[in-house]
Amino acid sequence: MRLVTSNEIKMLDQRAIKDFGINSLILMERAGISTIEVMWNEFKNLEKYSYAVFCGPGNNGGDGLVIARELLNYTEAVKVILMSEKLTSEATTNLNIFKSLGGEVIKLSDDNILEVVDIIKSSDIIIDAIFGVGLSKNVVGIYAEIINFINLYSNYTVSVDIPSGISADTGKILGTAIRSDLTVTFEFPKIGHILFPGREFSGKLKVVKIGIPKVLQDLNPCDKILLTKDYFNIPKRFKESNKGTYGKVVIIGGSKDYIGAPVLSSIAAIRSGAGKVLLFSTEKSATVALNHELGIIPIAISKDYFDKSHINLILPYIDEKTSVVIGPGIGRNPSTEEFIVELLKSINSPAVIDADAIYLLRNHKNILSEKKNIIITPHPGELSNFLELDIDSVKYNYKLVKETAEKYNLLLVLKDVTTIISDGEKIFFNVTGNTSLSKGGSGDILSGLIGGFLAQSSNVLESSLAAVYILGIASELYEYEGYNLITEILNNIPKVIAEVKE
Ligand SMILES: NC(=O)C1=CN([C@@H]2O[C@H](COP(=O)(O)OP(=O)(O)OC[C@H]3O[C@@H](n4cnc5c(N)ncnc54)[C@H](O)[C@@H]3O)[C@@H](O)[C@H]2O)[C@@H](O)CC1
Ligand SMILES: Nc1ncnc2c1ncn2[C@@H]1O[C@H](COP(=O)(O)OP(=O)(O)O)[C@@H](O)[C@H]1O
Ligand SMILES: [K+]
Repeated sequence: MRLVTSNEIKMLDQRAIKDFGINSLILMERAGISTIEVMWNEFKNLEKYSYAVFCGPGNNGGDGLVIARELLNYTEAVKVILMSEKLTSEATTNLNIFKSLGGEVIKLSDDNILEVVDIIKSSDIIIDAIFGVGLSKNVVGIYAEIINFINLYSNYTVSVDIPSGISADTGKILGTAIRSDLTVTFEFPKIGHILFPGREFSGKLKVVKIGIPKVLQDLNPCDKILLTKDYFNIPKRFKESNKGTYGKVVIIGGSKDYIGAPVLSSIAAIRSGAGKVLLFSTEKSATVALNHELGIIPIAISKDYFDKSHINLILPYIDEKTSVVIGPGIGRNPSTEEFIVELLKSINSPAVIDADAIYLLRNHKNILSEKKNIIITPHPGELSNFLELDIDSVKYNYKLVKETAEKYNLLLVLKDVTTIISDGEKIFFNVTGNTSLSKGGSGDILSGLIGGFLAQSSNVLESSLAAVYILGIASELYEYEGYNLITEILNNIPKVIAEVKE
């Protein structure tokens, strides 16, 4: 599903109005009525509850007034709290209708704020129509006070379009923001619903159509996408086939201190359906690998770290079709930097660069740029180090992910709770997964899974999308969130693949 920024949705709204004469009152009507429909589906008997509808100065407030008017058809227990003297003309029209129906309007001021707090406490449902995608600066003053009181005392909060105070473009809190139970957004989810903290503040998210013509949507270039299984294919299985049909993965990792990481990657590669998995690692890792899965072919180095002398050992096993995963547990020994640089220069195969291999390549970005089919899979700390930027300017920075992918000719996977993936053209946002992945080893599984799909398809984008999405669902299948062994997530992968293939 497409994701939009505030400018993109405003442009679509404006063109619907200007190019097709769809009056903005019509859009507002649909926004309000669709919100009521979602509420009806959630709560059923809307007549049973009392409501306080907080309306801000823009068209988000106008949506709130449509909602308030429609609620009068269920109950008289509806109060509108007007937060601004100034309203848009569409909001004024709807305010007048509400008033003419006998609706109760309270104008918020410094003098009646305590009365309004009592209304918040005594209402069953608060409708947050304070700010939508038009929020342009930090929320301060009486707006901030009311938002904080709603967060303190509301029994249940429904946000119209986006929780007020959340930036639609970044998901960040502008001063303060509403913590919603339910958010009803129009036409497309906004970036702010998908990135934290906005993702959490939105509560349950529902997307409804309000009639933006499809021709307009198609005209608009769409580069931001919420990842679903529609965006990738799992490599096929053929009746008449053998291990050669499903490709070869070469995993290079492990060092004195990290034994398990490359083993997890290797097992994940086998779980992805790959035909053959070779593991180049230390002797300890090789032994551990065989203790866990006899199908892995380990080739051990006799040292604690990789160095240049190992290149000739590995090269004969790699051709242009081999999928190479470099980095899980490889460590930061200076000799390893030279090894990775030389190895990359000598091969033409698709490669996944993970963990400390990303660190060691930070001064060799030109090598990555010159190669085709390179995937790097940093978490925010690793990307911050790679780009020499502080972590706050890297985290959830989807523009930076796209720019970096384009600049260095990479497929970049920025791992986080919302993972961001870009090939330099499109930006995918993944929201599968939970805290069962917040433990050592999940990143290693991811790189092995990507490598495994890559061996079967050589499509860097689809392999990465599939792996990120599937690993997330595999964590969600675990019954006791967070108390899993990391190997239990590995064991869930086949079930998820089967479900995704359906
Ligand atoms: N015709 C349209 O464009 C449609 C708009 N719709 C609704 O309208 C919303 C967008 O409406 P608007 O563009 O009017 O914007 P908003 O209603 O989101 O808010 C903008 C208003 O808030 C003020 N403002 C912004 N930041 C502020 C701050 N920190 N403190 C105090 N005041 C602040 C602005 O000056 C402006 O008056 C959408 O989110 C959606 O809910 C829907 O009705 C669908 C159609
Ligand atoms: N709370 C969470 N929700 C969703 N995904 C998560 C969560 N915590 C971690 N992950 C995922 O787990 C993986 C962790 O990778 P990484 O930090 O490299 O782990 P490791 O150090 O174990 O290799 C990433 O794919 C990340 O997106
Ligand atoms: K809102």
